[in-house]
Order: sequence, then structure tokens, then C-alpha cells
Amino acid sequence: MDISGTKLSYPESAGDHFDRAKEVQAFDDSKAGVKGLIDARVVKVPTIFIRPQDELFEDLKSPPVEMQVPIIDLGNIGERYSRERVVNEVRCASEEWGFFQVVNHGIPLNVLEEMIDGIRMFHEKDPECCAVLHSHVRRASTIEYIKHVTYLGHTLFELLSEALGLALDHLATLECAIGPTFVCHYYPACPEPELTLGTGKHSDPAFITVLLQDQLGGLQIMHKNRWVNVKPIPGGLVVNIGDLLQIISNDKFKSVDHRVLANRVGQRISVANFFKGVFVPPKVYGPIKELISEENPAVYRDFTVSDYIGSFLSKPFDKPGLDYFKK
Ligand SMILES: O=C(O)CCC(=O)C(=O)O
Ligand SMILES: [Fe+2]
Repeated sequence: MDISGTKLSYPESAGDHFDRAKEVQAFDDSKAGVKGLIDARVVKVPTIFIRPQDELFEDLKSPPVEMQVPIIDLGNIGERYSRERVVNEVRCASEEWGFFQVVNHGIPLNVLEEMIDGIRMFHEKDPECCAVLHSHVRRASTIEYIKHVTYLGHTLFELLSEALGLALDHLATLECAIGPTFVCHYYPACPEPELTLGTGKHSDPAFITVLLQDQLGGLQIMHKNRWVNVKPIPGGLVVNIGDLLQIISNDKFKSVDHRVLANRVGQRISVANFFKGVFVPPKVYGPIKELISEENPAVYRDFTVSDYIGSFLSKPFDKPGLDYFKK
């Protein structure tokens, strides 16, 4: 993967000739990603990644607030009293924050660590080493991870069903947890982190996302019009409500904007597990009948997941996807 042939401009030289679309295309075509820039020892952020001045100014004006998203302990959810408490916490977090972290979720720490280490090695070692990575040992630990996260997803959908006042298996019968997709991100250290972002502001086109992140931090969520840092907890996983659950809960649960800061210190690794529901054969989803009434009419129209994702991909990344599905 060589990016050195790709002509990217830099702020001081971009001038009037800067053609954003062309440079983004050239960058995509290089298939080397941001890691390719770092490997080519680029020490400045290319113009295509520089954030607009007004956005940078906004951030300077209101730095992130020191708060922690709710932390929910899933240990003992088999016991009646603690289950009620947890369901209540899930309800409050999903209504007020759209985000929470779970601990004692049942996934062994070594399974999480091996997943992160595998991704780190994949990105940092030479290609021959990558072949070794794909050996049965690495595959086995990835499969182990996927099994555990899929199971945790089912547990979370049960808790979310109860938190919506529905039967425990309601979201399962809608098959919201089918087909989780796993996206491994790798954010290299950035020479000028204050000028750019790791991932721009967006909300997720999924029912829920379960995120495994390393201990570096950088994820921020929008809460009451301010950015809040999601501080990593060892062994913890971040859960967030996605657009699709906001739609079927008829706005009861909130899909909240989030972003990832770039950092100078070191590479950041995360694995986002998106629970997207049924794509094929097309299944029609919409606001859950039990949650709508004359006083609380459906806010959204029905949709299929491929409609939703199609519309998500064709809109600007930072614009809310939900608006296109309002009645
Ligand atoms: O890497 C992260 O912490 C978050 C990534 C994310 O928001 C996403 O993939 O949707
Ligand atoms: Fe996201």
C-alpha cells in the first residue's frame, strides 16, 4: 500500500486549485487509508481532512464537560430485584443519554484483549506476519469474540424490550439482533490532532451498537448540546442506541451524535459491532404498535433496513438520517 504517488494538497499550498472531490477520490483510490499517510511519514494534515474554521472555533469555545455516561452493571440480572434495577437504568440511559457502558457483561477480559491485540498486530506488522495472524489461533479468538458479543446483543435486546414496557422477547421477534456487522477501526497517531477528527460527527444506522475500545479514549457524545468524553473502563463495553431503534421506539430512545477525536499520543483501536436487523429478504420495520396511540402518534414511516442504509450512505455523513424517515 503506497500513498506516495497520491497528490494531496496542504493548507499552505492548496490555493485556488484545490479540488476536494478529486483529492478525496485519489485518496480513496490509494486504498492506503490514513495509516498510509503515517507510513509515508507525512507530518501535516492534508487539506481534505482539515475541519472548517467555524467548527474548530465552536470546540474552542465549549470544551468537553467532565461527566461520565451511565455505567450499568449487568452482573446478577437473573435475580428479580437487580433485573428491575438494571431495566430501569437501561431505560433512563436510553432516554436521556442514548449511550451507556456495561460492566460484568459476561465476556471474559482476555477475549476482549485478544481482539484488540489482533487488530493492532494486523495493522502494525508486515504482511508476512499478517498471514500468521490469520492462522487458526487468531481466527479462533475472533470467533470466540463474535460468539460472545452476539450473545450479549441478545441480552441487551431483552433488557431494552423490558425498558420499553414490552415483552422480554419483543425485539427478538422483530429480529433486531440478526446479523451484527463488525467494523474494526484503527486510528493512527496524528501529527496535528487539533485540526482534524478521527471520525466525524454522526449517529449510527443500526438498532444498537456495542463498542469495544482500547484504553486511549477519544470517543465523545453529544449530551445536552455539549460534547462529553466517554472515558474507557477496563473490561467495559460502550452501548448506544442507533437510528433504527429510535424509529421503532417512536423517539422514546435516542440515537445520539458522536465522534472520535484524533490524538498525537498513539494509535487507537476500536471494534464497533452494529446490530442492524434483517436485510434479506426485506423486512418492513416501523414504530412499534404497542408504543403508539392517539396521543402519541407514529413519528416515522415504515422502512426496510436496506432503504435506511441506502439513504444514510447517500446523505452527508454529519446530517441526521432520521429526518428522511419522518412522516
Ligand atoms: O471508534 C469509535 O469509538 C466509534 C466509531 C463509531 O462511532 C462508528 O463506527 O460508528
Ligand atoms: Fe458511530
